Amino acid sequence: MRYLSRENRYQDEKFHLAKDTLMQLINERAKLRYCHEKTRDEFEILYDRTISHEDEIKKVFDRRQQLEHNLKLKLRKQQKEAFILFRRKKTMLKQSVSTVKSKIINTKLTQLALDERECQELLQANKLLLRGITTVFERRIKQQVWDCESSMKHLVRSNQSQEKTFRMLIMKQGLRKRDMNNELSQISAKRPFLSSQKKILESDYRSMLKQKSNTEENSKLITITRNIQKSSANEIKDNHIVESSLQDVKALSANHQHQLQNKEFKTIRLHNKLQDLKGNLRVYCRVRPLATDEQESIGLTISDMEWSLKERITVHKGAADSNSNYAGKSVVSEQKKYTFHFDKVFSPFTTNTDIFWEISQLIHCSLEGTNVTIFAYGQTGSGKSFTMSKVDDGLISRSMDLLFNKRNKDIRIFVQLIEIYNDKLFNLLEYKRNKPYEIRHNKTNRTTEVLGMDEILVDSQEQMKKMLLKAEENKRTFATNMNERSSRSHTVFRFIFRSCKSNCLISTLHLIDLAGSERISQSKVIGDRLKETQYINKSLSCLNNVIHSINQNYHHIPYRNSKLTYLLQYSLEPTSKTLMFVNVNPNKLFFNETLTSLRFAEKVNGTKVIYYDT
Ligand SMILES: Nc1ncnc2c1ncn2[C@@H]1O[C@H](COP(=O)(O)OP(=O)(O)OP(=O)(O)O)[C@@H](O)[C@H]1O
Repeated sequence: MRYLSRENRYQDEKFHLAKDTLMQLINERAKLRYCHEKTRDEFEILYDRTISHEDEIKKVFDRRQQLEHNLKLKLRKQQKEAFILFRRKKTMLKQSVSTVKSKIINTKLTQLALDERECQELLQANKLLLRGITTVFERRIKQQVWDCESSMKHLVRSNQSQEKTFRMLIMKQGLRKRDMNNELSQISAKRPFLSSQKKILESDYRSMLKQKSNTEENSKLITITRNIQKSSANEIKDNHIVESSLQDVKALSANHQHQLQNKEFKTIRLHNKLQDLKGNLRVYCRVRPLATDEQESIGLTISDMEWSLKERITVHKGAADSNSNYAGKSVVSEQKKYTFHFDKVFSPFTTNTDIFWEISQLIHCSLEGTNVTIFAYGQTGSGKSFTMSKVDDGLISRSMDLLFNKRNKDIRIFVQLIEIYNDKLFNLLEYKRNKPYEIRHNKTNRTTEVLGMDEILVDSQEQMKKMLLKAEENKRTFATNMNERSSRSHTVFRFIFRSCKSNCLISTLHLIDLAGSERISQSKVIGDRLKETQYINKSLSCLNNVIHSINQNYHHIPYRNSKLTYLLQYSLEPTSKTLMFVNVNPNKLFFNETLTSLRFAEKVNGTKVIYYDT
């Protein structure tokens, strides 16, 4: 029983436990159902909301489409309007362009008409100027011709008797030659006839030979032909005589030519004597023409000096007078005039050929054993390189041609092309420029040597031209305010003439293109260019001092102060000949520089060279 009651209790407990869990489960189920219902409500609300949103989206989409459509319509309308506007503006522009064009054409036409009138006036003025210049030139030429004639008269008189005999001889020879020519022409006219006859007779002779045995007459004919043959042989002999006499005439004319050449040499010697009388240091002045972009010229007057071998140049700052410029008339001006005297003054119309004609005798002298130096001095841009180094007709290239054409075959020509840059010597024929050279003088022989620099033997003009071009390439030039291609160094073309047999020195010819002097304030150079300019100005002032010291008969001449003067030391001696070109720029802007150059040049012109054993 006990066991049953225990079992019942146990079953009760179990029942109660199950009942509790069941209750819990029912509660949970109720909770879940509540949750389910709640979520279902929420879902329905959400669903309704989504549907309403979708409707809204649809509406918005429809509105957007509507808007897009409207915008497209608007755009098309605006495009149409813009196109119409564009077309209207285009036609308007076209109209305005054509009116502007016609306006421009009209103004240009009026400008052209004005220009034409100006040109005509200029032409007229130029014609007048030209006429004035030609008359003055004609007068000068006439004067020069008259001078030449009077100086030549003496020569002519002394040669007249000789000329007469020569003329007589030439006349006789001419007559003889004419007679002989006549004879020769007659004989040569007869010659074909005779030779044809000879041929005929020969053929006859051959045919007669066949008949010889038959007829006596044939033998007679043969003798006749023989006689004819003999006479033709005699005529041929005569021909030979005429030819030999013609050769005599030729020899005689060659002799006359030789005599003429001797006379030419005599004239050259006389010219040299005349030049010697003028002094061994001569100064020529050359005025370059005004460039097209340069506006105002200084006043210039060039004239001969009566009773003197010198010529005169007068300059003043006033504007150029179109009627009197270069023409030898005085320029009416309030401003001060400066007059300088030189051995020769070349006007802007002078060409390099005219100038070379004047100096060619000096080049001859150098070939005959005199040391000659020709240099160009002047302000930057005044035409020194144009005068000296112009490739086709500069004095250097012309001199080279003359040296090669006129040199004696016993003379060998050596060349050194030296550049003096910042007071140092360089070889223009060497590409590397890092090696400056030194100068050595031989006091006994009074010769100058550039130590270590090769003397190059030249034996053709082509070789020389190539060297010149190379030097031109290696030369230091830069564009400055004053000159597009300004030389920044002095260039010395040194020709050394030696004898072929003994190799001993005959003479030296220096052709020098000096660098131009310039005012630093005007050229406004800086840096390296400034340094170069300072060196250039210093060496030119050294040259100035040397000339001044010679002029004043000072015992000490400061040759050593610059490489340029040291190199030229023996070129300023009495046994040498020196020619200086002072180049002048007629631009009014550089009037003061022009005056300085002319003053220096006149000082040189007055220099009497006295020999000192330094
Ligand atoms: N006689 C002349 N006829 C025509 N043009 C000339 C004459 N002389 C010089 N010129 C011109 O003037 C300019 C300057 O000349 P050039 O270079 O010879 O001067 P420069 O004195 O050697 O100057 P720098 O000392 O600066 O080297 C060049 O354009 C040259 O062609």
